[in-house]
Parts: sequence; structure tokens; C-alpha cells
Amino acid sequence: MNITAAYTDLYQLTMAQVYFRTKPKGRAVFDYYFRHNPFDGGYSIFAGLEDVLHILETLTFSASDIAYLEQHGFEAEFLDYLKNFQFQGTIYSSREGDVVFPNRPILQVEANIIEAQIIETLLLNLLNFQTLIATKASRIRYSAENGVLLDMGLRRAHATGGYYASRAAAIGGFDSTSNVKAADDYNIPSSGTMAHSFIQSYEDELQAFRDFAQWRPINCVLLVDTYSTLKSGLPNAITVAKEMEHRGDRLLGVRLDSGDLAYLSKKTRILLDEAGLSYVKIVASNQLDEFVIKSLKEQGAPIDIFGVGTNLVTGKPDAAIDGVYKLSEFNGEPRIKLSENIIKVSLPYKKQVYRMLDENGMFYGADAVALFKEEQVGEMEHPFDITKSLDLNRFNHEALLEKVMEHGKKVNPTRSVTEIARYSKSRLEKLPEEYKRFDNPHIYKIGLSIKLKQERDALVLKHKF
Ligand SMILES: Nc1ncnc2c1ncn2[C@@H]1O[C@H](COP(=O)(O)OP(=O)(O)OP(=O)(O)O)[C@@H](O)[C@H]1O
Ligand SMILES: O=P(O)(O)OC[C@H]1O[C@H](OP(=O)(O)OP(=O)(O)O)[C@H](O)[C@@H]1O
Ligand SMILES: O=C(O)c1cccnc1
Repeated sequence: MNITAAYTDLYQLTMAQVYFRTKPKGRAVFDYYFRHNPFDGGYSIFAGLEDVLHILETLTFSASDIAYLEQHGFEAEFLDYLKNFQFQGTIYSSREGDVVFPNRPILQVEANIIEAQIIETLLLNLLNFQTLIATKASRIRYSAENGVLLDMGLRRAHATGGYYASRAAAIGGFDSTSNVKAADDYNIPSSGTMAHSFIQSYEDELQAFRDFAQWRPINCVLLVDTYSTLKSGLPNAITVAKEMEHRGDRLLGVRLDSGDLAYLSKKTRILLDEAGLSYVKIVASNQLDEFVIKSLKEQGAPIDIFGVGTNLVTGKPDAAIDGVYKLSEFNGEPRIKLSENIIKVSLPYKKQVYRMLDENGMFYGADAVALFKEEQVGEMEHPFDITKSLDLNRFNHEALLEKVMEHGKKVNPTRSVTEIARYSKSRLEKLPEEYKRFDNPHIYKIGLSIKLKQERDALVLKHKF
């Protein structure tokens, strides 16, 4: 998608014009974080970072963007500034694919306030969506255990969001996608089967299977439920699989797309095995999600490959993740946003986040947020409950925010989707099981260093009415 700097909300530009007149050199720090894990889950998977950095490196206003803004009342000198717009800020971020939690900075932008404001919408748009979908994908991966996962959601996605959904799905643990464009651009394996229309276009299901197997024998999967899975589709698929064997080919699988998938997959496995086709795999699809797949596993359904569409790429049942971008420092001075809801009070200053590790290198279950310049953080306190604190001296810890962009240029070479997915898997392996379960997962602790809490509380008092 060709994204230009006008991929933003109008109010960013309106504010930018005023900053341009009043504080053109203002230096801002903004925090990106969200307030709740999606799906009532115990964690989230951070995704979308490489896309954001890649776009920021070359982000400009096009001639037609400038013409549009000219027609909508923006002044000439400001438009001249926008003609030369380039993001020149510095970004610290969690690594893409990491396991992240609510109410702690995941990414921080340090930049001229005009630049930081103009990129807000783009950044939130890409990070919120991909984090939602990568998290959904990782839950589906959790249920599917070692099963193969195929993303088939593009047709049901929210328009071009399907492009980024396929990328995020791969980060969360999907093995391949039916989405050819995303597969090509992001180097994700592509795969697929056949549609009902192919079979319907023939008078005879057997002939449809024969033609398909003859002309596309590699990775051939036959869809067996167009008329009757057990009475027609499966016997015809077995006939064709045997014919393929005579030609030295092998049928990869059969796909079940309706009915009771546990019952049908068990019957299918028995019939395939009886026919000497134990190598033929069973693919299942039809409104799958993490809960249906979990149930199928519990019922002992011998499904090898799960095709998941709608529920994955739309992040059902959560339409969005509530990620926000809040000003925490301006020209070196702390900034805070108060709220009636105590959980929504923002954290001032540039910060670092430390993850506590237990003696086996597993995540202990606590991240401490501290001022960036603090050298030692010996204790973290609950953000609001004065009775709760944790001595951190006994833990090994790791700093989670690393510099990923400096003066508008990426610091590291681009990490591939495969590399990010591998990293995500290794991080999830360090997260104890109790945070991964779907029902009432354990709550991961987020605490504040004593100094950060003091700074926040002093600012709360300063702005109190
Ligand atoms: N054994 C099972 N246990 C739990 N859920 C299942 C099982 N078999 C199928 N499902 C799920 O139940 C839902 C059934 O949906 P629906 O009633 O629309 O399917 P269908 O009538 O079989 O299919 P279609 O309408 O495409 O012919 C799907 O989400 C499917 O994945
Ligand atoms: O159920 P989902 O998780 O969204 O998975 C994608 C669905 O899309 C296809 O159906 P569709 O009816 O669009 O096309 P078809 O005629 O090829 O089955 C496919 O057969 C799956 O059922
Ligand atoms: O390859 C498939 O089987 C497929 C792809 C997209 C949607 N439904 C099915």
C-alpha cells in the first residue's frame, strides 16, 4: 500500500500548524501502550514494528496531499514546511514479536513535536491492528499444538487490513497463508486447496478431482464436502489418490469444511488408513477459532491442518486493541494526563521497562517501569495499591526497550517475518502456562520504580483541582 504522510487524522495537522507558529523546536516524548489484553487473555504479542519503521524512513507528503491541505485552509508557510517533511526522530521499542502486557510503554517516540504528532495515527493504526491479530494467532497456535495452521482470511478481512493480518498471523504462529500478495511481500509460505465452485463446475465430482490431481499434483488437497463427505467426496478422493499413486504422485490431503469435524475426521482417518493412504492428511476449516480447535483436540479429532479465516483476521470477538499514544515529556519536562479512572493516569518522562526472570530464565511474571536514567531499580511498587511492592534484588532482569530508530533511520537491519515469528515463539516459551490459559489467566504484574512513582504522584498533586 502506498502510504503517505497524509495517512493521519486532520487534528494532527491542525495542531502541527499551531506548533509550527508557537513552538517549532519543541521536543516531545510519546509512549505507546494499551490498557487491556485482547480476548480477556493474559498476554499480547507485539507486532507491526518493522512496517512502521520501514514506512517512517521514507514518509513524505505527496503533491496531491499538499494540494488537498491547501484547499482546506492550511497556510502557505506551513505547507512549505510539510513539502520538506521527514521524520527525524528516535524510537525505542520492545522487540517485535515479544510478549507484552498492558499499562507499560511498548514503544517510545522522541522527536520534534510536529513530527511526533503527525506520525501518531499511522503508528497506532499499524501497531494496534497487527498486535491484535498476532495475539489472536498465538492463541490459535496454542490450541492447535503442533498442528499446521493455514491463514485463509483475506476474503473476510476488513478490506486491505487482510494484508497486514496475514503478516501478523505468521508472527503469531501460522505456518502459511492463502494471501498471495502478503506471502510474496513478506516471504511467508503460501498454500491452499480448492473451492466448491471448482467441483460444482463439473457434472461429476470424481472428474473434478481427477482433473485437479492431474494438472496440480503437487500439494494437492481435495475438498470433500460439496455433496456428501462420507458417501461421495471421500470415496472419490480415495479413488483419485490411488490413481495418483500409479503415476508416482501422492495426494497431500482432503479438506473437511462442514458438519461435525470431530466425527468426520475420525471416520475419514479410518477410511484413508484402510485404503492404505495413511500419509494423506486431514485439513479442516469452517469458522474455526482457538476454542473450536481446543474442543476438537479434546475430542481426539485427527486433524493435521487447520484452515482459519474470519475469526483470525477480524480478531473476533474483539474488534480492536485499545492502544494509545500519550505525551510523557516535553522539552525535558514531565507531562501527565489525569483521569477519573486511576488506571488511565499516564506515566511521565522517558522510561525503560525491565523484565524479571526466575532462576531458570523463565519470565517471573513482573515487569518494572523505571525512569530511563535510573541506574538501579531495587524495588517495584504497585501503581496504585500502597500495600503491594516487590523486592527486585533477587532477580536477573532484561531491559525491554531498545533503540530501533535514530534521526529517522533504522538502527538494525530489517528482521524478516520468519525471524520475528521464531523470536515470538521463544519468548512465549518463557511465559509460564498460567498466563496462557483462556479462562481467568493469571495477571502479570506491572510495577513502578519508587522514583517514577514519586514523580507521577508529584505531578498528580500539581495538576489536582
Ligand atoms: N465436533 C465439533 N466440536 C465443536 N465444534 C465443531 C465441531 N464440528 C464443527 N464444529 C464447529 O461448529 C460450527 C458449525 O457451524 P455451522 O453450523 O455453520 O456448520 P455447518 O452447518 O456444518 O456448515 P455449512 O453451513 O458450511 O454447511 C463451526 O464453527 C465448526 O467449526
Ligand atoms: O470459515 P473461515 O474460518 O472464515 O475460513 C474460510 C472459509 O472460506 C471458504 O469458504 P467460502 O464459502 O468463502 O468459499 P468456498 O466456496 O471455497 O468454500 C473456505 O471454504 C472456508 O470455509
Ligand atoms: O485454499 C483454500 O482452501 C482456501 C483459501 C481461502 C479461503 N478458503 C479456502
